[in-house]
Amino acid sequence: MIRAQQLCKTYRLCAAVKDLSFEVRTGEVVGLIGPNGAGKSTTMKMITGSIYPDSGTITILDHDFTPQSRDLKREIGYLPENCPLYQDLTVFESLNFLADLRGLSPSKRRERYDQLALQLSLEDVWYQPVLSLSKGFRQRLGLALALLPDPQLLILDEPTDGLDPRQTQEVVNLIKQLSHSKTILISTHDLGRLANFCQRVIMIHRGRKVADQSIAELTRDLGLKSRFKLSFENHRCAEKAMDTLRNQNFLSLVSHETEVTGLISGAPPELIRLLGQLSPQPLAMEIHPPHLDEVFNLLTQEGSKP
Ligand SMILES: Nc1ncnc2c1ncn2[C@@H]1O[C@H](COP(=O)(O)OP(=O)(O)OP(=O)(O)O)[C@@H](O)[C@H]1O
Repeated sequence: MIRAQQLCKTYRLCAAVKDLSFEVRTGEVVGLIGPNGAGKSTTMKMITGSIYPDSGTITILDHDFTPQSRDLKREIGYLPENCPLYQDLTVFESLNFLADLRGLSPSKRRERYDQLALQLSLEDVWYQPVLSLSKGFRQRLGLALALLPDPQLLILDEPTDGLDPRQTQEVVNLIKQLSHSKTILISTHDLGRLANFCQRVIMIHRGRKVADQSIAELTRDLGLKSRFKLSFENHRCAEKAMDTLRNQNFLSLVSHETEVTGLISGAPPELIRLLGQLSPQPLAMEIHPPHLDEVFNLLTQEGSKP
């Protein structure tokens, strides 16, 4: 769906993206993460044709993506960082302006306006000027503009940046909903909420790729630990589970009354498989996977793998 090969981009003396290759397959939701200045926005601008790479190639929907690829651009919905909007236009006028630019027919725009107003809950602010909208609604409008031509691909640059926790959750829910029908590449600093729901994360640091895996694979490869707590019917069952678990790769095993707590390398699916072998089975189990912050810190510290 998107294939970037050996992309390089230098601004004057600043090499923002260096030899970056990655793929986003049809139907995937992929997170692009990295510290400030890592090159995320530059990468997204190249993928959307806002700027062009100095070298390297981009393939979108199996076609070479070049400055002439007008039809391909229609398949890319782009929400840029700090989405620029015309402050004096209303929500309706903003969408209409873009519909004019995109050459959408009157019947197509009516259909899309109805769908977008509903999907993004924009009905109540439809005739309000942008300058009167909250940050959350501006972000919704930005998403509506990206979605207007009903593209196959969505490129979202820090879609929750600057939003309060409630607005953030609303935008995350919207993106989850969109992920059923779109292929999505999201750049984010929101490691807990947004990156964690991506099927895969591509981590870049100083313009280079340092990881491209699912969170589960990353945590396993880095040897990070998941914490778990099991609750049993009685103390005897908890002790029996302790005897079984001692023979496995669990660490820091502790039993207290009806509970057993411990640590294991790797991610929840592996842990659930191992715990599924317990007899008697626990009444309840809590699993806390390693936090993505730990992965991020490990991969972006000095001397980490290139
Ligand atoms: N137009 C520009 N002119 C010069 N340098 C630029 C320009 N745009 C970006 N840069 C530099 O390129 C590097 C990568 O920037 P980019 O915005 O792509 O990073 P980012 O990962 O998106 O950062 P952030 O998380 O802070 O948004 C940074 O060092 C930045 O200062």
